[in-house]
Amino acid sequence: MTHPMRHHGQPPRRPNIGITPDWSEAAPGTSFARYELKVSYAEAVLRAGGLPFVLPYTDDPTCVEAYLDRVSGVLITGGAFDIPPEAYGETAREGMGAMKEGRTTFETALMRAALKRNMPVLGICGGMQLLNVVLGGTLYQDIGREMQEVREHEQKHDRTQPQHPVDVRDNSLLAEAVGRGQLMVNSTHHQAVKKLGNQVVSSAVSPDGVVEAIESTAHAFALGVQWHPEYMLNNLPVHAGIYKVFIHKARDYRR
Ligand SMILES: N[C@@H](CCC(=O)NCCCC(=O)O)C(=O)O
Repeated sequence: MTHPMRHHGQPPRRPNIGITPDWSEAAPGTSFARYELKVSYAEAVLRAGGLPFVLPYTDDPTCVEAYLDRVSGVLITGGAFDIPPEAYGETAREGMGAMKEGRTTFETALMRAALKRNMPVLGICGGMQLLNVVLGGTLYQDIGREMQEVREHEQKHDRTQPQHPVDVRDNSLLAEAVGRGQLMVNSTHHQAVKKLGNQVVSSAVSPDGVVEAIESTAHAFALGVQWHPEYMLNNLPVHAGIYKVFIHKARDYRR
């Protein structure tokens, strides 16, 4: 249920937010591939004051631009897949997972075009990893094999509950959104940021050294978080701040 905005007089304008869906191939015996979007993403945008629009994939650059002419922010969602390592100059090593190359191709084009417009971009989980790659960074293809003494980052318990703390960097966009200090987050990933992209800074790190949030210093709002704040809005409402700042920046983008 979308909570009505509490306001006096005219409610704040809801900026249009483009959201990338996941994609699933046709189930055996059927002919129909599917787009899928977890309700949590759309609900988080609505509760933060935005207007969510799902963006079907396209390989036509004019359609990507037409999408961006109609939104004021882009939410790149996560999913159970990995970015092709060739996108960051590597070849697949043991531990690399399944890929969804059509999705990554579309999300890469959309993100690049949005960043070129300095439009607000929020990347969630795999979307954060894509933001780092698009900005010239790399990934650990499997943190269990490639990082020392890394903890469990694919939690087995309910994803609406946290898994581990992160330390939020002072004077960061993330600190503006959720406050300074330590934050408990959920965790559903086996990859992580390795080399930060160009003009990208880490804005949160877990105790075992995994980069848990990044932001671009070259854009008005380009933030990525490795966790899923939208899953925890009811249990840990502090996470709503991430979507609220995103929507605020999107509202400012198209004044
Ligand atoms: N390549 C990434 C994918 C991380 C991610 O987006 N996980 C989400 C899991 C499914 C979901 O809840 O949407 C990795 O590091 O695993």
